[in-house]
Amino acid sequence: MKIKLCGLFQNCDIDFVNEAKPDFIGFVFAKSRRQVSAEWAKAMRPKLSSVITPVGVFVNESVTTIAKLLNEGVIEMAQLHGNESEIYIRELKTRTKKPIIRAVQVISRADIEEKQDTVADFLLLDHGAGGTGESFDWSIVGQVKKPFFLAGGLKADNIEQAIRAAKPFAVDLSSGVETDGKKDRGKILEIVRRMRNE
Ligand SMILES: O=C(O)c1ccccc1N[C@@H]1O[C@H](COP(=O)(O)O)[C@@H](O)[C@H]1O
Repeated sequence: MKIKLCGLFQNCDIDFVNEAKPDFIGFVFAKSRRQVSAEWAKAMRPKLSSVITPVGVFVNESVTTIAKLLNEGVIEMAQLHGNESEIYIRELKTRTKKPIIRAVQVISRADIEEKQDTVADFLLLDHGAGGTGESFDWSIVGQVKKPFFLAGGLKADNIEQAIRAAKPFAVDLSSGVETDGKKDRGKILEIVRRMRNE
């Protein structure tokens, strides 16, 4: 099981993930209390362990901005968490060879069916707008054509149940590894250790 830890925004968060070594981390470039600037991400990128893949999280951002961050190597994957159309994703794919993740707000199984033929490389199934700390009903996931990240309110005490129910390619956590709105080193180390069955 792959693990992504999203919403790093403090310098110490880089130290926490370098110690834990999740497969992916996320920098949120969209408007959010976890929003980071391109300058900060650029400065943090060389400090990030080479075994961790950085993902940029965007909401209705310009294709040019995303392609620049990908092609400069600040991020290695782009997660589209807004209302980006298939035409938009096709355009982004003409500007970069790097993988694209399309987020889906899952209210019913129909939401997954509608998006699963996307030209994006991965889906990301989430409760809502992103970073809310709330979950959806994992039992409605069923078969999905694309490999998918499972997100939304995942934490130490529900993650095993979520994996059993939805069988994702990767799990994605943000609020669940925070305490008082900041990334928590202990929670980060614990969740990665659990996912690695150590
Ligand atoms: O984390 C954010 O602030 C955020 C803002 C805008 C779009 C997506 C965002 N995060 C994504 O939300 C899920 C995890 O959320 P949580 O565990 O429920 O807090 C994950 O995909 C993040 O990339």
